[in-house]
Amino acid sequence: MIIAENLTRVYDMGKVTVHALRGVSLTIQKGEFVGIMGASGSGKSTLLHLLGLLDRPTEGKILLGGIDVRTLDERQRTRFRLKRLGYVFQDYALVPELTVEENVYLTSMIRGTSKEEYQAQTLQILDRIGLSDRLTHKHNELSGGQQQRVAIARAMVNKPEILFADEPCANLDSESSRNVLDLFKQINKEMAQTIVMVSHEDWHMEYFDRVIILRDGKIVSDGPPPEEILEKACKYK
Ligand SMILES: Nc1ncnc2c1ncn2[C@@H]1O[C@H](COP(=O)(O)OP(=O)(O)OP(=O)(O)O)[C@@H](O)[C@H]1O
Repeated sequence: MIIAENLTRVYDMGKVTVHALRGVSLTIQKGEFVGIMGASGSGKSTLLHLLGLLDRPTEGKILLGGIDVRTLDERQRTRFRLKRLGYVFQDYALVPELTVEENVYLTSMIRGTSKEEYQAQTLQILDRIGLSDRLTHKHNELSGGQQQRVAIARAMVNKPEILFADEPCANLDSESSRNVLDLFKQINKEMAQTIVMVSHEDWHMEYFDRVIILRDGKIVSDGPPPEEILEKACKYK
């Protein structure tokens, strides 16, 4: 599903050059729920943005669904993002003037789906995500956790091949975080949704199939969550 080879990302800041990624290679299979973790500044968001076609590497190669994304021009990249990828950000990024229902079907509308189809898809996904009783609410009438669930519904409405989430629980308390992570896990298991999520909270690891840890722009560990995290999770659940 995702193959990245020797990715580097250098930010040229005039007098200072920041090496945000220093040769990252990885493969992510369809249906995996992968956490990207590491200390602040280790390159997590930079890596997510490169894999999600929100930024371009300085060097290196990315294949998404078998396509070498270097061959895509800007228009094709935009279409690829819209049709095949989904995103959830820490600040929810809902359009404040729109209702829950409108926020979710906006993506299908932009994509050019017919009105009947996007309305049906919206209702289906909101029902699945447990928000069908909030259709006409605006963002300020929802809790942070509910807003993030709407953002997840919006990202899922086009059935993306890969769902990218950048610190989706950063603004949530631990109970709302758990609800949101449970939802990601449910989507991952029931719909075989490939999910790549950036997080810096150790306890989130219990949700991931695989944890990639970055340090100073390099992968220092890649594998299943550590046993002690899983044991603790069983104890407190
Ligand atoms: N647009 C940018 N311009 C210049 N430097 C940047 C830019 N974006 C990130 N960096 C730098 O690249 C490095 C990696 O940043 P990145 O945001 O990927 O880290 P992170 O692990 O996601 O951090 P955090 O957990 O704090 O969000 C940092 O040193 C950061 O200051």
